[in-house]
Amino acid sequence: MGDTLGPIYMGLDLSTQQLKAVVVDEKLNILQEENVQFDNDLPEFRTYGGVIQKKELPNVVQAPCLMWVKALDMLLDKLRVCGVDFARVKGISGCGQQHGTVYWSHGSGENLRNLSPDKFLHQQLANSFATSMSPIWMDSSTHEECKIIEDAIGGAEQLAEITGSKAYERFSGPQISKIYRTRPDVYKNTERISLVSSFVASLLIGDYAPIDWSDGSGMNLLDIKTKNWYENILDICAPNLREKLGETVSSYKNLAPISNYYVERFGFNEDCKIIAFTGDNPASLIGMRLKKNDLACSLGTSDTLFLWLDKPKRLTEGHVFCNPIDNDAYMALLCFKNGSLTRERIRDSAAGGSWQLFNELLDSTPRGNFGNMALYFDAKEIIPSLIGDHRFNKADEKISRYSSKEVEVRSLVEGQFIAKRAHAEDFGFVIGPNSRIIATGGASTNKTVLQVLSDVFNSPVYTLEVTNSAVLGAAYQAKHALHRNELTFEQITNSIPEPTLLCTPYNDADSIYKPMLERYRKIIARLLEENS
Ligand SMILES: O=C(CO)[C@@H](O)[C@H](O)CF
Repeated sequence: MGDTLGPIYMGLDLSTQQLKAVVVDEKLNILQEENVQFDNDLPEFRTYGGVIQKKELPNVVQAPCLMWVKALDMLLDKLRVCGVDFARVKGISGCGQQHGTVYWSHGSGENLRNLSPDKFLHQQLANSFATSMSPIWMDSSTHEECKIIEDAIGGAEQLAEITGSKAYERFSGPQISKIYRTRPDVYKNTERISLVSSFVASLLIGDYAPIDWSDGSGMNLLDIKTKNWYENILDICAPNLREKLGETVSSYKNLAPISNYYVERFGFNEDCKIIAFTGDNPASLIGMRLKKNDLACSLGTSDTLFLWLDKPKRLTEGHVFCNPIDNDAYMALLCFKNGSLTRERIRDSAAGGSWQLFNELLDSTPRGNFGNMALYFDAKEIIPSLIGDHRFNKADEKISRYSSKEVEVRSLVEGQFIAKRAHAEDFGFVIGPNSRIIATGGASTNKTVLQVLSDVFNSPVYTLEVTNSAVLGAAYQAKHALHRNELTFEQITNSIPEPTLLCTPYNDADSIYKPMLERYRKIIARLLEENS
């Protein structure tokens, strides 16, 4: 697509497995995309799926924050090699995996403000972290901290009313509280705490960047109505926490010009503006330009469902976040930890690692899978809080294995989507004649899998031109933030193609899957009882 050589915008996404960049022109057409895959491109950090998890502590999941710094060094060099003219970049925004926290050590602010352009970032920031390992969203080791917070604030419902969620183990507040309680020296040596999103923004502005309202909603610390930290909860988690977090900003706040480090080292224009970074799921909402009757289904390392809310609502499970493009609106989100890595495990065990064979096996079994249904939780799932493989036959008797690979594959895919529909309906998503499911994320390129999604939800499934709506949303946010005074978000993004209809449900879908939804609810209740 012809480039008009006008201003360009950049989006960054620091996700679980990689750091991605996209460059778009004035009309938001994609000009370049690049990424750094942590496992393959930075093997010295010895991550698997971008994380470090030890067998003896399966609930503790972390990532080396210096790996993320080095990934930015590498990504900018890759973009320079593929010909991006950094001098044309008018604005950069970005996003990151939600809930993860970075602990900057004392003096790092000064270090950030004085970066030397003739050295790599990672060389200059190697000693800038009070702990080299950042807890991330896959961690589930803060059960005790969650209980302390909920008990102290008046219960799960009260916490959800204030912060948009009951206490969740992966959320930043419980994680910070765990650091304070179990590693007081680290907390004492911490000058600033960033989210993954504001951490990347800090690297780009050459100072500590504020946390935005949308990603900040995933911390159990922010009052989502006042958009301010909730002092009582800060005090419950750790002392002097407000000063370590800094103040919060709107998700489209123009933070500052890019640090001189990038002007000197990469040739960025000194007027290039850095816009607040946000969470990957809020950025996906931007990238998908979600409409009122849409349900977004992001099929990535985590699978998430999210939708636009005009006002907050109380949820027993799931989350309400501040909206990233409308300060008066909100978004609802459900997160399922066992997403692509679990699909890949069953692909490897049942289809020899081949997606083509996986799809053939899936296609060779009928909707409803002869009554078989299963749940596969490699890591402790968020909703429901269970771990392990749970296979059931048509009589709802638990069995250890299925007789055929075809049944195993379909039971994985149907089970993942039946769980999603059950919990989506529990949080108030109403499937109606105008419902659309907009699929994004790596698995949204697999039409065979999306057909099952369409059947289980009895709704049409649409996909976007590109699978990574988060990094695109970040690029859209960069332009939106700089032009919102003269143009609405819709006007700014109206040149982008509408989502494409990919799958529609079979006529018998609801008659097959509604009974399976009821079975799912009964099975979950039984499993939770057995595991309580
Ligand atoms: O925990 C999550 C959302 O609440 C995940 O979707 C992470 O953001 C994935 F990076």
